[in-house]
Amino acid sequence: MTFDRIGVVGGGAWGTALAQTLTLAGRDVILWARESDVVEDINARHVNRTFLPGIDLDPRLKATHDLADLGTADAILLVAPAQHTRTVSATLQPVVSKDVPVIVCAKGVEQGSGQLVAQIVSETIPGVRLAVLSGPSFAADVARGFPAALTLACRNEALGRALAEQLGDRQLRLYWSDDVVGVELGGALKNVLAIAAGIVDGKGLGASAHAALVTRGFAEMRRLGKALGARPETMMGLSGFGDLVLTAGSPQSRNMSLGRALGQGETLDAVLSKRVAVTEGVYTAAAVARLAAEKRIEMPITDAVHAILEGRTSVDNAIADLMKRPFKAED
Ligand SMILES: NC(=O)c1ccc[n+]([C@@H]2O[C@H](COP(=O)([O-])OP(=O)(O)OC[C@H]3O[C@@H](n4cnc5c(N)ncnc54)[C@H](O)[C@@H]3O)[C@@H](O)[C@H]2O)c1
Ligand SMILES: O=P(O)(O)OC[C@H](O)CO
Repeated sequence: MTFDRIGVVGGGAWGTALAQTLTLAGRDVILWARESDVVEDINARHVNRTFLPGIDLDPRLKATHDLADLGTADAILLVAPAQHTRTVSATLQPVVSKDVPVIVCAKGVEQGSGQLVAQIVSETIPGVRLAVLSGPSFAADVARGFPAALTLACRNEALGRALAEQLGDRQLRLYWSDDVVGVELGGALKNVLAIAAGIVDGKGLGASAHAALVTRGFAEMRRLGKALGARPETMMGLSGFGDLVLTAGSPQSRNMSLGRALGQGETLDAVLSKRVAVTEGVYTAAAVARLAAEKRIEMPITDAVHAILEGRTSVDNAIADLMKRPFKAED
């Protein structure tokens, strides 16, 4: 198994950063972008001013508007946002030959179905060889060549190991795992909790409240993970705890910064109207709150974020409601 030619589906910040890293590592990379101006920007000017401004891209990186151009790839990275994965993946299906692995890089839960992205892809591309790449990684950091460590999960351990060894390099250290659900779930859930952490920050509630929020948020991640079959050590690893620490701890996160703005009194519509970037936690919150209710898993912070985003409660009331819950044994 060799993965020399890589197709990347999605010309947002993360797709572009991964494409850049793989190009610099010597891979032959072709990136599909939905927006023709992004394709032109990458091919003619070697930048992606829309989604990854301020970063020079390697001139060897080529972009296309035609998914069929990815037909000769040895592996495909799927980096469309979670709510658009079903459509993009269905369009990709005729292009993916049966041995070519598809590596899911998005982090989210689909609102309509409550499914994680890998589940959507296995439905839309039957028989696909699936892997998931997730962990603490801001696109701009990775595109600049700063060190990062992620987890690549695949049920076929030999394939997962081969992908990790060949797609990783000295800037991007990849660990492998066979816990696909666990790796995906951590990346999806932490986005919702990062919104909560941002709210705490925006309200100026202090570092103690922030630490309490992140710790109890992590308890929610572990609880839902257990119910869905994720391994506890996966939730403790890069794609779970690691990504929660990064995303809830830095306003560089779109989710954290959205929460911060809400905490400072901005409305959701006002925040979203100012950005082109996707804020996955906004959409995942509803899906996770519903899933938790169905499975009777207690996720009060996630529920509070969902209620705030839907306008069913105010930030102040949500905080008061969380704090007046009955005392209980720590779990
Ligand atoms: N940016 C990061 O630092 C980062 C890091 C790790 C993972 N991710 C994940 O990668 C995924 C993609 O995020 P991103 O940061 O690359 O995106 P982005 O916010 O930079 O850009 C938005 C993306 O959404 C796409 N898009 C918008 N409307 C669409 C539609 N109708 N159909 C299909 N695609 C549409 C755009 O083409 C663009 O690729 C998300 O799930 C995100 O959580 C992002
Ligand atoms: O900017 P965010 O909040 O979408 O987070 C980006 C990555 O998922 C961090 O690992």
